[in-house]
Amino acid sequence: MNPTSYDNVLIKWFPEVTHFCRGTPMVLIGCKTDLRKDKEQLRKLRAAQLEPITYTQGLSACEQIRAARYLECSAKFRENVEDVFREAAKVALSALKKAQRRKQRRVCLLL
Ligand SMILES: Nc1nc2c(ncn2[C@@H]2O[C@H](COP(=O)(O)OP(=O)(O)OP(=O)(O)O)[C@@H](O)[C@H]2O)c(=O)[nH]1
Repeated sequence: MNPTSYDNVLIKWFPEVTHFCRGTPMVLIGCKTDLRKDKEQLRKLRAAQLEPITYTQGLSACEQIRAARYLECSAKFRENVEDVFREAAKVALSALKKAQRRKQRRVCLLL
């Protein structure tokens, strides 16, 4: 929910992940959703003329980096954490199956 962490997705993490993990599907997670309602956090952000990152902004970053999913969670309140892992596993398994199918097709072509 933090604007600096959000900016880092595009500036820092996306280039790093695409460089070192080329072709690996990505899942973007908006963490600490509880902070959207945290008075102290809101006060600090507003003092810097900032606001917590919205779901729409998260989705927009997801589209920009072509991530497979955008999900949000709060580890502090255990909200959606299981969904995050479940969806990440689904995305990984689906990519694996796709790669295996491609490999099988290649074998057939060589024959
Ligand atoms: N309020 C809140 N705090 C959390 C949550 N999950 C982790 N934290 C706290 O966040 C801190 C860890 O932050 P970091 O992982 O270092 O960094 P970050 O906030 O993810 O920031 P970036 O590295 O810029 O992405 C610890 O103090 C955790 O206790 C959460 O769901 N809600």
